[in-house]
Amino acid sequence: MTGTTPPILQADDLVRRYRLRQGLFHRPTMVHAVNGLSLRLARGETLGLVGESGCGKSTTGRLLIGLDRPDAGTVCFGGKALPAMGDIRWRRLRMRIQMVFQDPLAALDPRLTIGAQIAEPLEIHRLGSRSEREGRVEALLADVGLRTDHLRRYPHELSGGQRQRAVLARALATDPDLIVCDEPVSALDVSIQAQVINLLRDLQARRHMAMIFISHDLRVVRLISNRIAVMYLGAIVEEGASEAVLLDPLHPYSRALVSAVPRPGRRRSRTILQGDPPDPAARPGGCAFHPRCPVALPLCARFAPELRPAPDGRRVACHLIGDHGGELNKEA
Ligand SMILES: Nc1ncnc2c1ncn2[C@@H]1O[C@H](COP(=O)(O)OP(=O)(O)OP(=O)(O)O)[C@@H](O)[C@H]1O
Repeated sequence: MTGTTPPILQADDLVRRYRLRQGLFHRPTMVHAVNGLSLRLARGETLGLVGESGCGKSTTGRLLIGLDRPDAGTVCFGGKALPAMGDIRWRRLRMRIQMVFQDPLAALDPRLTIGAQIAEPLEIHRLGSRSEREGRVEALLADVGLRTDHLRRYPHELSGGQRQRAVLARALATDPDLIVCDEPVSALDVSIQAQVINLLRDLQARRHMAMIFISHDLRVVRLISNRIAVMYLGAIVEEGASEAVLLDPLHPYSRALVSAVPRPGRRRSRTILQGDPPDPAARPGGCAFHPRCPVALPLCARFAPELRPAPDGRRVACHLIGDHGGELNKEA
């Protein structure tokens, strides 16, 4: 991201907690789904959001587009605070921000044809005349690699990959500036995943959209992201250019995640994380990762590290990574 261009999306110190009641006779507990998260996204940039299940990726996605409200912190889109959902200004903004979810079948209406569903956002926002809308729907269909005869089909008549292409066409109908994709290919066959990722990358570049790409799969995120943010228990622990984060991760958690990805022809020792998987309802004090960290120091249990500048323009939240390139003990 260039320093001078204002970000299309900016989030500062986002916090989202949920009250969770686990039984009639239990006190409700607080789930800290997002805990002090800040990020910037430039126009035309793709940021991959990765981390284990439950670390707050989807909650972050919903906060960033206004589908959920933070308990604290702010989200600005195009330099202006994101209005509350239901507000007339939010409805207008929805033209410029779209979200694509994991399950295309759930996202599509089983009673409407694919053509009617792609045309829907154009009708809601009254874009173009009837014939212009028809032309636009056909162009969108071609953009996502579907045929004209798909227009008259119903969602159940399409394969999983074709349905996700139809969802994408609908999301692109209003020419959004930002698209948030939450595990968009996780439900698809591996062979289809690569096709849909290539399509997304191509569309994103041609339309110069900004994109947040949420996934637990680093191999998929790598194919599409300019930058990667690694989340642990509701916060970003490392963020930087994709290649830097994936080839030389600095945070001990990123190192463990990256080491778990099998790489053909490359021998790399795998870091096995100790301790229990993270529980957002029982967040440890100090650095949230310290109970599982192979290089934790006594201070890590007492003080939470801030996300600070690190080598290669990265930001890392670890006491062992210094401001001026101090590095983690690689022997660990
Ligand atoms: N509406 C909700 N009510 C209560 N708890 C919630 C709600 N939404 C999310 N959570 C909790 O917040 C935490 C973060 O959830 P979130 O879905 O954002 O994580 P995630 O990283 O996207 O996980 P996954 O990859 O499994 O989807 C989890 O513990 C989840 O159970």
